[in-house]
Amino acid sequence: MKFAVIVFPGSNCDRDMYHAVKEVLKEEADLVWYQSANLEDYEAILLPGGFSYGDYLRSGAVAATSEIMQQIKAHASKGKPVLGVCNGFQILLEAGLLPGAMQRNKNLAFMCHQEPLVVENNETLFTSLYEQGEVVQFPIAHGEGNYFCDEETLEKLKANKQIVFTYRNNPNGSVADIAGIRNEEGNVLGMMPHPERAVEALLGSADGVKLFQSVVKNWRESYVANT
Ligand SMILES: NC(=O)CC[C@H](N)C(=O)O
Repeated sequence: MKFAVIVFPGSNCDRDMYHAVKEVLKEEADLVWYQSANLEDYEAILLPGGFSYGDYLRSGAVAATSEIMQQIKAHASKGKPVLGVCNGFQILLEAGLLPGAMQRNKNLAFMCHQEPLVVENNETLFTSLYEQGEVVQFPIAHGEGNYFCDEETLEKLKANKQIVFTYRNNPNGSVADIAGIRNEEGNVLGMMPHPERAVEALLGSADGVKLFQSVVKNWRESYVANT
């Protein structure tokens, strides 16, 4: 399976994402500079964390206007997997690929620590190897992780089971403790916690491996089914 890790000016978790896929999962991965990309040959697109364009205006707001987003939207419209982590999630929100928006953390401080999360939906291509309700430990590292959406959107997210991860001890004020959501079609996931930084016990948690393995499992099953 071939993953594209998109690199924007200011991305800083691209190498963690690359390491998780290439060195831990032993799958194909490329670091793809945002200006020089043809994404057609990739099965999955990963938008890493960081401070794209220095978080000017709002985190992810400028990167969301990049030309490459047209290719990412086309990739998503074909039902292919797109994972946005932290700044990547903010870019997906700003680009309209996921509903809602990010506000400053309620304590107005940058937070960087391990956080317990609850797997709210294990029926997605990103979470099929987790148990429903499983508690996992992923690190968070953000200043604008306070997810917001209006009441109508929240009801839709709940009804469609689009809430994939919640915080067990909400650190930033996110509505309904939301830590990660998927799109209605189920192939785009955005989350603030960093699964790519939880792929080796030495780093404090290996709970993130199953997320990437779930993506590969889904691809293998659908690829084999379609050949
Ligand atoms: N680790 C990250 O991706 C940080 C995202 C963004 N720069 C924020 O501080 O909220």
